[in-house]
Amino acid sequence: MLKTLYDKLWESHVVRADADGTTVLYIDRHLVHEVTSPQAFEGLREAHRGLWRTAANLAVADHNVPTTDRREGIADPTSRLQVETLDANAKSFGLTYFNMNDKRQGIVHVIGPEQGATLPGMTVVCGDSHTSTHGAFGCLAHGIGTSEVEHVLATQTLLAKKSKSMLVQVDGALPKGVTAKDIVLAVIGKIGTAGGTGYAIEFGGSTIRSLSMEGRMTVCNMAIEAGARAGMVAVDDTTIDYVKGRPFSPVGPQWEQAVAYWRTLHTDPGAKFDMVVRLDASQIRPQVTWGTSPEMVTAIDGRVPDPDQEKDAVRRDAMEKALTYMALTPNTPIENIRIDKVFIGSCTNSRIEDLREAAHVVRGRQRASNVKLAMVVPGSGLVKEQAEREGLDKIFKAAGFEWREPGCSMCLAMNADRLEPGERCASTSNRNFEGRQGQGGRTHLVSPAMAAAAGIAGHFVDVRSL
Ligand SMILES: CC(C)[C@H](C(=O)O)[C@@H](O)C(=O)O
Ligand code: SF4
Repeated sequence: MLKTLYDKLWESHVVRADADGTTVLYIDRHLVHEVTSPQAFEGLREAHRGLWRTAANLAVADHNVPTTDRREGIADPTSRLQVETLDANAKSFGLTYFNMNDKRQGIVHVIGPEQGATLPGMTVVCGDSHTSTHGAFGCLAHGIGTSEVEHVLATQTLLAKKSKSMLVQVDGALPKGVTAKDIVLAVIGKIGTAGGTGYAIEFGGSTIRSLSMEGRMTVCNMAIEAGARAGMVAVDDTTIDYVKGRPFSPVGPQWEQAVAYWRTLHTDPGAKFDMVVRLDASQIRPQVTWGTSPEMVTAIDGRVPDPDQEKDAVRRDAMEKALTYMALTPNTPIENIRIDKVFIGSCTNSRIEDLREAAHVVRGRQRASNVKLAMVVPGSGLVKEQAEREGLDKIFKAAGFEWREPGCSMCLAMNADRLEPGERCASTSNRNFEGRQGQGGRTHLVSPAMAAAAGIAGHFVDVRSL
């Protein structure tokens, strides 16, 4: 029988399946962060249970860590408690842990792949919705809740039901200045934030094949914003080249064996999906969200939509509400929207390629005077180090951009980095709902190049014209 990549990943991890489809799935890798793990460890302690397979876990503090000088520790008591609790749990349960001052620390979805802890063919889970990122490696990867975190810690398995399968096929050459972020925003603009509900999405087609691993991770990262639980990309040479030589990657004869298996991790030609969506890459332009959901998106040469033109009453109400919150007037050209802050970072866009793209735009230019703060937050200590080796930090600083320590930062404002009420931000993150980057803050999701360009111009600008 012809199989999709999703079928192959699923079937190879079934421990037991009941008639109603409820399945016990084996989990190969469990990533842990400070926000969703405390009650899980507490539950284990109360039940006097240990970890089923300690080496399958990798923990890191990312959401609550400061992005400024860490020598003083964490000032905010809530954040400090969260991180100290993970410090203590990692120690008492014996997990591999990158603490706040470890050079390998960073956003969980950046460090997993970077360390080779995420490998093709794995099931990867984490108490975090953006675990879909890891599907870029030909993995079955998705977020789980805190009670499931406890279940995985204790049993190395998860109760799950198989989703339907969707192929998002993107073909053609990407125009200059158009990136993986624009692809995924365009996909969400097309199918909506509920378009992927109930599906596991495989991204395929010549455009996806030509993306780097960084680009593929950006696309899979936002599969969850399209409503899908998981996103994935088939394994090819790009995947294998990326994982080779990473600290957790296999070596010697095991590497050869692994590669031979990984090469089978693609959808068989002719296998059927429950749904197929096609996009022509040559038609995608740099994207900017204008509303409070990632599907409220248009191209840089577009305008803020007019709710009066919307026939569907529910959609019209949502648009009106979003435009009020965003303080935007219908029909305003996107290029006329002025911004107060720039955030380049998050598990969507904080990898080396993202920083290179942003640095390329700001090189030799200056932050606009109306932009109060433009911050660059590398996804990990190792990304930061690499960027510094390439002199990217100097380019950013010379342009008036701040160069910070790694973490989630202003993606969700659990640390000190946030928008003040009414501030408007060009952000490379993945969520733009009300208050996401700080109470009353207004978020526009864009690619790293577009965020950098907005920081220079003071308003959104077509990066293709620079
Ligand atoms: C804190 C965590 C549970 C959350 C998630 O699951 O996605 C966060 O990472 C986010 O992006 O909102
Ligand atoms: S960077 Fe943002 S989206 Fe990613 S895990 Fe952190 S808070 Fe969630």
